[in-house]
Amino acid sequence: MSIKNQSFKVNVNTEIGRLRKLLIHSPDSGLGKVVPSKAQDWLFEDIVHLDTIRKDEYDYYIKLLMYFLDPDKIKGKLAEIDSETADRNFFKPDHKDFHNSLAVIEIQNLLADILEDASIRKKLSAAVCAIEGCTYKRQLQMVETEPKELAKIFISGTLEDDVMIFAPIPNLIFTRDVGITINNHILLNKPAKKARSRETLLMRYIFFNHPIFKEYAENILEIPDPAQHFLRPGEEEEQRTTLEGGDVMMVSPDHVLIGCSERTSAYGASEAIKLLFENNVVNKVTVVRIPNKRDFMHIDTVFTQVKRNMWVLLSSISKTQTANPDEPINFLVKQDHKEVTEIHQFTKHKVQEPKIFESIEALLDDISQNDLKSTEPTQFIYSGNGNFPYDSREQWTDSCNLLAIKEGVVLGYDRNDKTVEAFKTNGFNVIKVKDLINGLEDGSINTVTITDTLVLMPSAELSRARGGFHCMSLPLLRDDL
Ligand SMILES: NC(=O)NCCC[C@H](N)C(=O)O
Repeated sequence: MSIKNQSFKVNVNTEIGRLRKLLIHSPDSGLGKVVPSKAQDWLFEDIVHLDTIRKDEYDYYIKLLMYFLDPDKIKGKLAEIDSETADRNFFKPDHKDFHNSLAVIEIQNLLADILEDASIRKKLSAAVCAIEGCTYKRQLQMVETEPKELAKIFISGTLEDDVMIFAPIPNLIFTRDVGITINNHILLNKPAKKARSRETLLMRYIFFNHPIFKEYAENILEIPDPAQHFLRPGEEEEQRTTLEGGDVMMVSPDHVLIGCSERTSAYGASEAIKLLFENNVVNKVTVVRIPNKRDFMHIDTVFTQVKRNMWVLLSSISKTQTANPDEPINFLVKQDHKEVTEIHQFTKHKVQEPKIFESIEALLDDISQNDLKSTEPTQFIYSGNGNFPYDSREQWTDSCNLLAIKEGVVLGYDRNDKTVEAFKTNGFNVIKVKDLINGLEDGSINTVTITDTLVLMPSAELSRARGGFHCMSLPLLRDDL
């Protein structure tokens, strides 16, 4: 079964409203092809063990999403889904027993659906072959390939007989980065890294051609290169117009945050602001410039939202945490502006007078209190409980990159011990995903009543790919808060 003639609602207006639909991509065989010499070019920090990342890690994510977003597919069937005879078929996008959920939506299957149209197969084969430098003969073979198989080839770079014809796109598991839902619009990314450009191409075809997005064709926003782009000197990242989804956060119905980071340039942020204002998508955009380094990559690697009055963040991006002013070194070495956090808030009718926030906490507090009308004081949970060196160690393994499945129920990696302690100190329950799933199956835990919970997800392999569950989700529909 494929998702062909459906159309549905797309709307996300906060980071924490109950999640109803999202795009995901399960680890495909391309992840098992990352080699050490290419790992860094392909933006992985290490090679991963495919079987473990699937069976012992990502499958739990799918099961948990299913209980919350599409329970009929899983409740009462867990033993059967997990049985040896089922052979994980529920989790394999190309298998007839695949879950095929319309709430937990697999990108590979959307791609297979659009490839049934011969003209799309032709255009996309030509485009992929152009960016990957394939031969013309290979291009003609692709056009003749069966759609499900072709979707796998486009993603994994591998033919049916396990022969590689181009590089995989292992980062497609981080669906957040390819596009972002902002109210009822979808903003497509413009990736900074070459390793992610095929993802963008495939997603552009899906958003513009798949029937589920048919009613939103006018609401899909693409960032153009301004005319000056072609005249700017050099090819440095800063001079380019780039934007990746991990740098965009829909924090309240009228307010979007955009990070300026290793991946999103100031030009990218500026073009995105113009698009959002011109199309009346929101009236307020805040640009958060974070230090430009690999560890930080996107703003969602240094902070995410947990509840309307609670955020998890890395203390070193806070201006209030600057070095001791009595230190002689402060007079001897001046901080590069690229190394500090800067916050400018633009409103539609006053772009020329941005409001400045002195610290990330001041901005997040303003969102909690003024945008989201929290009646409780704003709470901050710091990575590694704010203590060196655990703060940076745990940020590196995505302690700040949490996905809220509903307000106050967040998914994070099980390896960030000090951050987990900080959640407990702030009154949160902490539960391993296996225990939560068993509780949801036997009815002792309920998705409606569960509150203030950090769900610990197994992470030994996933964390080597350099992203957490916020990165591994592209929400399409959330309830209003
Ligand atoms: N939003 C995110 O921070 N996504 C994580 C992306 C990780 C991926 N390996 C990358 O470097 O692009």
